[in-house]
Amino acid sequence: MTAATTTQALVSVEDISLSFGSVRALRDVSLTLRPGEITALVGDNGAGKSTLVRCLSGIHRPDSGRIVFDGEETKFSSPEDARKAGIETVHQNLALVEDLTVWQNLFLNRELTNPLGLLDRKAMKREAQRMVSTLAVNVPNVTSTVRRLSGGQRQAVSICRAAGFSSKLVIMDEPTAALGVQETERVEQLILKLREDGHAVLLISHNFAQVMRLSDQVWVMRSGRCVAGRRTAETTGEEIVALITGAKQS
Ligand SMILES: Nc1ncnc2c1ncn2[C@@H]1O[C@H](COP(=O)(O)OP(=O)(O)OP(=O)(O)O)[C@@H](O)[C@H]1O
Repeated sequence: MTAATTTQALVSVEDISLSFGSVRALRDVSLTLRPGEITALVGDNGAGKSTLVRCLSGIHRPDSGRIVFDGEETKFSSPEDARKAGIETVHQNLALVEDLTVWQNLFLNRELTNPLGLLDRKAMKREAQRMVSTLAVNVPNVTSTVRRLSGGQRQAVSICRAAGFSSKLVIMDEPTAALGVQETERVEQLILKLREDGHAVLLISHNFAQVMRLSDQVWVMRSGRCVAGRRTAETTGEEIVALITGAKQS
């Protein structure tokens, strides 16, 4: 089981296991993620993908094994800890506040204050504009409320939020599942931009064409195990499907 290159890993998951009562959601899972690469995580429903992501993002602690992030073993006890270390997650159910503006959402829970301790709205708006321009995000104005944005624009804001604030790993759980063709294309461009900017991206997707189009490596999960890893250029959609179902052993 390999998906090797010479670039040093940003994340090494080493033999982690996690059970919920009698359900063994993760069994001795090991994999690596590299900076400047898009890694796809694939597997059938219930294979353990979300549980693994929740371990990376500080929601769950594995029962055994360890996760090394940026050279240090993680001891996250909350998503806030993971975020501080540089791990951001873009959730499937777009975690934005509808009634707030784009800039308020970008700075939610990390508001900038001036030397007097007051909210520095000007600085936040300016910085939000910079973040949006850097990623070439297609939103009309950072002062628009999120309620007025399309699904694709909302996802773009979520990605922008995750890419900012010096994050090193951006985890995306089905980022285009709810989007139309054109919006999907735009969001895929953003994901490629994250790679270009040196982020490690972990992409959970049931869309094999998307996985083959975007990823540099693919890890396959089945029944709580990570059963195979492949460089995307050296595999096919058919092989990945066979590994997912178990028709092919790694
Ligand atoms: N909090 C929990 N409590 C109990 N069981 C859980 C919990 N979270 C996940 N599980 C179980 O762990 C297993 C792995 O689930 P997980 O959600 O990680 O799979 P998945 O690969 O993300 O699936 P999907 O593609 O459907 O999202 C499943 O059997 C699931 O029912």
